[in-house]
Amino acid sequence: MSKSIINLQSVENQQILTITPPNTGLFLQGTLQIPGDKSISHRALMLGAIAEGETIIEGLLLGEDPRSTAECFRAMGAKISPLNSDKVTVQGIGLGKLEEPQDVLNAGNSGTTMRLMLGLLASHPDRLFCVTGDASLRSRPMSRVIKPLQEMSAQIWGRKNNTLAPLSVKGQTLKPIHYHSPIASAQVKSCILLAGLMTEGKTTVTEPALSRDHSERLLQAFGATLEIDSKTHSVTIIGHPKLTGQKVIVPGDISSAAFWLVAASIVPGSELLIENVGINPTRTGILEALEMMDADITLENKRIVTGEPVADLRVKSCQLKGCTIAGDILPRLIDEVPILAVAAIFATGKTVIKDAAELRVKESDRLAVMASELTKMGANITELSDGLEIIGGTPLNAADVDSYTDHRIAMSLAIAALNAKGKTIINRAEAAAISYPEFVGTLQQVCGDK
Ligand SMILES: O=C(O)C1=C[C@@H](OP(=O)(O)O)[C@@H](O)[C@H](O)C1
Ligand SMILES: C=C(OP(=O)(O)O)C(=O)O
Repeated sequence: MSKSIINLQSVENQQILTITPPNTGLFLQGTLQIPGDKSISHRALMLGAIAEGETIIEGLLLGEDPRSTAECFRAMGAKISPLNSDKVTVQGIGLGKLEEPQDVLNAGNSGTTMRLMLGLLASHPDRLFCVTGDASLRSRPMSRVIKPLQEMSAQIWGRKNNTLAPLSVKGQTLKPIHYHSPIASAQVKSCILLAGLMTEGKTTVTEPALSRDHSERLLQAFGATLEIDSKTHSVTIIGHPKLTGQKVIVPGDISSAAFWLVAASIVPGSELLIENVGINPTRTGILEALEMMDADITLENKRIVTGEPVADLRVKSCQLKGCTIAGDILPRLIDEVPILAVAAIFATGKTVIKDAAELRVKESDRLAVMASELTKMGANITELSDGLEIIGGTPLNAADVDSYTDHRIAMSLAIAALNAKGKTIINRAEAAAISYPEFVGTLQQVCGDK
């Protein structure tokens, strides 16, 4: 009887994922679907909640993070159908009509939920909101959104001198600003644009480089008027639009596809077809980086689905080569840095990832954690103050590693384990469900281990 390659074991509230590639070698093959885009899922739920009429969302990500968003907006009066099928309906309550919740709003592990929601809460006069999250989220910086909101006259209090959740927000009538953000962050940009919805006049955000533009696309689809200056990376929203419920079809998340793009590239003899992947240019840094590394990826069946470009991605294994990833590409592949580090281990030569200090304030310090866990597996990886340096070509050995409760770390380590000798143990693998509940099932499918 052949031994299984992938095993998932529950111990108390934690899951331990073990991966043991067979001595005879392993290859990945097949056609697969990936879950809905997390960023678009959050935004569709939020805009659906504050629009008038019904919003129908197809392909919604049924991960833990969008569940946190849905729970928060239900607590403020929106009627959202159960998140148990990928078609979800939202009965909007109308702009400015979020109700004061009876209890603390819990954003769970989701930075996007907390930061975007703050823009809406701060601009709802005469209500008090308390917002918290899990231990990871309570350690992530909130001043990046609190400061601009305070410039708009928002009243927000938080721990550590108004920088950390739990937060209290006393909703106010806000005044419009032009905010020059020091970081290229879609969460900062979107928070301010959402605050601008309820603010008389023009609210503008300028960012140093372009971050993902899903908010801009969906706000316009729901009826808001935006002025976009792509030369200066500035977006202006005009206050008090009429937002109307829409049908939103959410494409597959390229950040989830990234695990398979790298897995099939580095495991010899592999070929995968990943269907229905969102290829919004503000998200395709991963494709550009893998192209620089000589990956064999083709885009098939390109199309537009509710205002977002989509394609099927075919990827075949090949020898990758090292490269430098730095500058304006970073915001366009920010969540893919952990899996790119795995790709670099199997590339020839040196890969340098720079300008990625933001990784230190994600669900974990992703630079420190990837360096420590991949070092345990024998990788030649050095942590830089704002990135990673990886010398490829060192064979990996199995090790006992930890996700640090970070979904992207759990999944990146699982892909590294496919090319490691022996049995890799990934602790706290349940984190994957934040953005990719079906990850282990799909891993078994493409490895022929089901
Ligand atoms: O706006 C969004 O949906 C997101 C923006 C990014 O964060 P930053 O805005 O902090 O860069 C990204 O890391 C996160 O996974 C989702
Ligand atoms: C950083 C992430 O998400 P968030 O900021 O919403 O927690 C992520 O999904 O990698």
